[in-house]
Amino acid sequence: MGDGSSTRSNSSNSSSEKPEWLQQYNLVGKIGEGTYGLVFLAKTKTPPKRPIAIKKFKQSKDGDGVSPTAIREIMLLREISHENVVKLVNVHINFADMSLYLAFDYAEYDLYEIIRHHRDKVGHSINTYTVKSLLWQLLNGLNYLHSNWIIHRDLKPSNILVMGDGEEHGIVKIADFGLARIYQAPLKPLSDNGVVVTIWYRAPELLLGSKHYTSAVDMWAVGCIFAELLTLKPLFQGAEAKSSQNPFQLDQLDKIFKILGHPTMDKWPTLVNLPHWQGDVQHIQAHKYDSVGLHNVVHLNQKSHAYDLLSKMLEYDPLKRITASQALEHEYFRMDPLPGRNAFVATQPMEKNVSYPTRPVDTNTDFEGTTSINPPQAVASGNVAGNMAGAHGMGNRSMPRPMVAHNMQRMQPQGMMAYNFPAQAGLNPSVPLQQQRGMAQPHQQQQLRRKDPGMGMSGYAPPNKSRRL
Ligand SMILES: Nc1ncnc2c1ncn2[C@@H]1O[C@H](COP(=O)(O)OP(=O)(O)OP(=O)(O)O)[C@@H](O)[C@H]1O
Repeated sequence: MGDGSSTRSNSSNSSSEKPEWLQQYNLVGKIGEGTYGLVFLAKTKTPPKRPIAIKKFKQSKDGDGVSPTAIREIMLLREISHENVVKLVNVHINFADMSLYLAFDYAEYDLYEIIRHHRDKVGHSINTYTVKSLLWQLLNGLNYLHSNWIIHRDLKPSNILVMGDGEEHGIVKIADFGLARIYQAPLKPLSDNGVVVTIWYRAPELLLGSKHYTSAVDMWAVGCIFAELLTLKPLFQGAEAKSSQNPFQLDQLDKIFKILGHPTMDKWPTLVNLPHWQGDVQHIQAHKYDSVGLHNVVHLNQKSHAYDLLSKMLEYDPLKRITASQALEHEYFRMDPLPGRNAFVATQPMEKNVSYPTRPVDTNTDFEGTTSINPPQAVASGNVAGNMAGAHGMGNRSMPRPMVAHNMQRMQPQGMMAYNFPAQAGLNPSVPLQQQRGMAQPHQQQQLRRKDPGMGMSGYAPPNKSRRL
């Protein structure tokens, strides 16, 4: 670990053998399952034994595996370096079965769990300082990605990680950036693992059939996440249509229009060019929606800075939607409480600090996802069962996420104290965040653009085959 180099397995390796590259880790267990594979917690064997999240991508059913283009792009992702973007520390491609392992710095929390904890356990909203700090850092990381011509395309609460105890406590890390393009997500899950791809954070232009991704799709998702941080409920909770290859997500659009009102040519002149706007006259064009009003749903005063920022993120016309860089300059972030580097530690005496539960670890699953690596162990605390019950109730993160409660264990907090993260160009806690921006290094942007023009936004449309919108 540490050299960040990718490794190639011997072609003689069978898919069931543990690749040599993985032998530098002690596997702790499975921490999650997404659309494209499993996520494991491991620790480096050599001191300082730091935690690593290893994401194993499943082989697709049609066997198209990892293409050379995907591999090239993953290599580029290794060059991404920003405090608010999770660090990809290693890549392993097992050429025997074209399975892919990506090793990332481990983050103890994510927004999905933080929101769920407040909703189900804490019983009160997330304090303003924490919401503002989480949002500011999310925008800061996104601004960096966008200035490096990377569009995330699958932003949602479970992809927004927050660091646990240690030097980076309370720092937001955007995860899964760039992977959406490689795997055509959120359009084409690679296997039937029972996990549903969420459409709740999907921008209206995509729902209406736009083939072009711009960074504005990420800003729509940030707006949805901001609203969810405020209310603890997903803002537009549509039911996904799955019947055909390219389903028209009418229910999701319906949920959006009911809150924001019917989009008009006035507000969004290029609307008429979108395929589903043209194609579905009956439901989309002709139906007239009376807007409930966003302010009523998120319980914000229409004159507040928070409302102003949120409504600019949820602007229908992608060309008018606020950018990450503009959002960082918004008045909302200049008003007390100012955002901070540690989103969990409130500076105001009135704001309560909340302890969030650490990630449950399924110690009964190995890298293959099936074999027992440890004898099943008793649940350490009642919290775990409670936590898992909540997980089942909610389904997979954004939707169903099955895990077996009796095999789940929690990392001990003292274990987490031992983490020794490498120094990064970080924020100075004593300097207001607004003065610490500009971490997107121009020379690095140039490098990325030079190396792969495909990273440019214009070339950032997903491949055309087998897309599901
Ligand atoms: N670097 C990391 N550190 C800690 N946990 C992580 C890390 N990366 C991902 N996770 C967690 O692993 C779980 C599964 O992640 P994954 O990205 O595979 O799925 P997802 O985002 O929930 O869904 P989808 O696959 O549809 O995007 C999530 O709980 C996520 O927060």
